Order: sequence, then C-alpha cells, then structure tokens
Amino acid sequence: MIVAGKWVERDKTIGVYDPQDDSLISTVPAASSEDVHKAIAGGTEGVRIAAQMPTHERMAVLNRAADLIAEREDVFATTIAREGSKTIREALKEVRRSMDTLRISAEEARRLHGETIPFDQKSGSENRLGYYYRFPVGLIAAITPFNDPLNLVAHKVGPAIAAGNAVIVKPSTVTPLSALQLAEVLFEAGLPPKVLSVVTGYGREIGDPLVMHPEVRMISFTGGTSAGEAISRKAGVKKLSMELGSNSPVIVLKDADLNEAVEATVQGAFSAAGQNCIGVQRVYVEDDIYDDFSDRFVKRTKRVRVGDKLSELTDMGPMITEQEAVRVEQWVQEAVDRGANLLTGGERDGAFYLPTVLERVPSHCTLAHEEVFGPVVSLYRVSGLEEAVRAANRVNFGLQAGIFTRDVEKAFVAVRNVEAGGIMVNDSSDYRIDAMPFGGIKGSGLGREGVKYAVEEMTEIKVVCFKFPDRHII
Ligand SMILES: NC(=O)C1=CN([C@@H]2O[C@H](COP(=O)(O)OP(=O)(O)OC[C@H]3O[C@@H](n4cnc5c(N)ncnc54)[C@H](O)[C@@H]3O)[C@@H](O)[C@H]2O)C=CC1
Ligand SMILES: O=C(O)[C@H](O)CS(=O)(=O)O
Repeated sequence: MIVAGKWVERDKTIGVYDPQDDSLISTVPAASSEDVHKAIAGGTEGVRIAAQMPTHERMAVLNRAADLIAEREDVFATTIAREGSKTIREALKEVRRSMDTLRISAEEARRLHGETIPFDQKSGSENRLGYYYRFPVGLIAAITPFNDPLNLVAHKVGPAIAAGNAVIVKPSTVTPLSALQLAEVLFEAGLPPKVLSVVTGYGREIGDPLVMHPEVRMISFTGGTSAGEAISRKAGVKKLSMELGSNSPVIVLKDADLNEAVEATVQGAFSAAGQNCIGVQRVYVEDDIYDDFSDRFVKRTKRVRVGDKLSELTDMGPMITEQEAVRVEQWVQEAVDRGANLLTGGERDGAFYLPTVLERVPSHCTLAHEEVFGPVVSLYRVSGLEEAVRAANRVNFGLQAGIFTRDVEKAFVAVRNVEAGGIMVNDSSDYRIDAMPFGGIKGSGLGREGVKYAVEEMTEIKVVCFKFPDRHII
C-alpha cells in the first residue's frame, strides 16, 4: 500500500486472485487502523501542500499522469482484466476512459470559479461589494468498488486533485492493484507524496477509523447501498457523496427501432458480466411487440461469447468471485421456484454465470426489487407507457433508466415521470460519458459525480463581503 507517498509492506497480507481460475496474481498489505491513522496524519499535511499548489501545477500533474497511462495502457488493461472480471476489450475501454477522466479533471481545475454577489439588492447594503469563491474541502476519503477498479478511482482522485485536496483511497479489497498503479503514475507525474495514500485492506476493519476521523472532511463512496448506509450512519458531520447501487429499467415501446433496442439492452445487461451499477436489469416491453422483442433478445443473448477474459474474442468473463456467482444462481432459482420463466442461461460454472433472461418474475422475488449485479435480466410485458413507468418506479433505486421510442411526446412523459438521476432516450440505462452529471436518487445515492460536479462537491464556498464607508462612494 502507499501511505503518504511511501510504499509500505505488512506481515498480514491479502491475496489478489484472478476470478477466472483462482490463480494468485499478487498480495497487498492488510492495513491496520494504525496504518489508517498514519495515512490521515500524512494527509493532514498533504491538505496544506495541495492547497498551495497553483492551478497550473495541478493541471500539469493530471495531464502528465494521463500521458503516462497512455504509454502503458496495455499494462493497465491487463491488470484490470486479471484482478477484476472485465474482458480485455472492456478493460482497455476503461483505461482510455480513465485518461479522459484525468484530462477533464485538469480542465475543470481552471474553471474553479466563484461569482460576484450584488449585495445592494438589499436595502441598507448599498455600500457593500463582494463575491464567493471555492476552496478545497481538505482531506477526502475515497472508497471504491471492484467493478471499475481504475476509472472509478480516477473519478474521485482526479477531481480531488483538481480542486486542491488531499486524498486517501480505500480501493476494493478484491481489486486494489489498479488503484495502486494509478497512484504510481500520479507520483511519477509530480504529485507531492503526502497528497495521496492508497490504503489496502478489509472495508469493515479499516472503514471505521477512516470514515469517523474528524480530520477526514469528506467521504466520497462508490459501492453497495448497504455499505453506503453503514458509512453514512458512522461518518458524523462531514460531506458525503454516495454513488450506490441500482436495478435499472428500460422501456421499449411498440414504435421503437427493435434492432437498436435489442442490441443496446443486451450490451447493457451483460457488459462486465452485469456488474455495472447502470446495467440493464428490467426491460418493460409494450404488448404488441413483446413476443418479437423477447425472441430476438434471447437469440442475441445466446450469441454473447463467454470465456477467457484475456481473449479479444470474448464478450463476457466470470463474475468477481464464485461466491457472487452462487448468490446470483440462488436469486434466479428463487424466481423460478416462484413462477418465473427461464428463457435462457441459468447455469453456473465456478465464477462463470451464463447470460440469463427471465420473464414473468413475480414482484415479491429478490430479483424484482434488489440489485442483482450479475448477468441476469428480466423481461416484462406491459400494456403501454403508463404501466411501464409505474413499474419502473416500483423499486427503491433510481440511478439511470432508458426508453426506446420514436414518439417525442412519449419520451418526454418518461423523462418527466421516471424516477432516476439520468434517462437515456433511444439507448439503454448503460450510457455514460465521464463529463456528464452522474448519480442517483432514492437508494441509489446522494450527490453527483462526473468531473465538474465532483469538483463542486469537493469544494466549499466562502463568501467575501467588503463594506465601504459611505464617503468612499463618489
Ligand atoms: N453508483 C455508482 O456510481 C456505482 C455503484 N456501484 C455499486 O457498487 C456495488 C458493487 O461493488 P462492491 O465492491 O461489491 O461494493 P461494496 O459496497 O461491497 O464495497 C465498496 C467499497 O466499500 C468498502 N466497504 C465495505 N463496507 C465498508 C464499511 N463498513 N466501511 C468502509 N468501507 C466499506 C469495500 O471494501 C469497498 O472498497 C454495487 O452495488 C454497485 O451498484 C458500483 C459502481 C458504480
Ligand atoms: O458505475 C458503474 O458500474 C459504472 O461506473 C458505469 S460506467 O462508468 O462504467 O459507465
């Protein structure tokens, strides 16, 4: 792990395994709460150092780090593909997105503006002039999940550096290597050592000392809703950004381009083996086209090539652990036992779970209302838009959604009524660029990422007001 810029080893370690064959890739130290306290002490000094870095230096570090990733993109992609469950093609896409995230962060550093305030709008304040500006929040704890082990770390570290903060990253316990590689290139690019730590360890063991410490002024968390809730309860009075789970719906109306709808929803359901917070989990299809849609959907799903993550020909790899694949298998079995119809898939081999399509999943099944975070999608027949929207909203999540229709009025009805942080018209819920606001409502979270919005969350506003004696006004 890296504590205030220094590599640190410990006797107690955690193995990092490739879920495909359970081979050991590397080991990382299992940090103790003393390690967390050391990182916080270093980070507290890092706060002062970061705040004194001029904008051009912060921009230069971020841009140089992106250049260094570009030079080593194959190394980064192989790390993602081996420690996580993405295929090599998916991993390379993530590496390129992480470069964008860092470069956008550099650009946002120069746009850290305030505003002048017309104090004379208030009678009695005619002799006042002022403005507000943004200043860094201080020390940020960035806690990240396994599914995008590089870009989701970049989405926290990039904006934090852009805004002049110091950061302690607690990467996923199962995929810590990409975060360590990112830290290495940031230091090589000139980031002062105390500005960044990457503390590897078990969330529950080192989570409390990290999130409860008063020097940590903000927690930027991406992960499951239950961990997010536990952290929110313990954090006390500090800034919180919570990017949590979902159970994303897509609506397909009868006037939609079916080829496009099938292709996009299959991709959206099975990319990263369904371990994607905006992955398609429920598809509501208008009655008239349901049979045609489901037939095409199942045929296309059967063409998803499952296999070796490192092969360019593979579309879908294993889940992150065999335990997770067993959980998904149990949820599917529960749905089938309660009357769902299995259209394809439903088979497990170790950590591999075949792309699975169900229909008629009863509403009381776990699959219907929880986040499956695996390669499983449920199709539902609906009479029209109104029924689809009501059903789409019937879960305690609201991250992203999609609707396929050529009717702009219907699209607007969905935009207005679907409860989500983002809705994609003529695409699946699984569409994102790194510069757009990203985040959810209900159980899907608090606040927004997407670089500019994360920079805003990672700063505080200070109001400055000058009062002039009346005699100074000529
Ligand atoms: N909304 C979003 O942007 C995204 C949300 N996610 C969500 O992440 C989840 C999957 O990722 P996982 O790594 O399995 O999530 P997780 O919630 O199990 O773990 C996320 C991180 O939190 C740490 N952690 C767990 N309990 C903690 C505690 N009590 N205190 C402090 N840290 C703790 C873990 O070690 C890990 O680093 C899914 O629910 C998915 O939807 C994933 C990607 C993006
Ligand atoms: O959050 C996820 O699971 C992903 O971050 C969505 S994306 O950024 O890979 O599009």
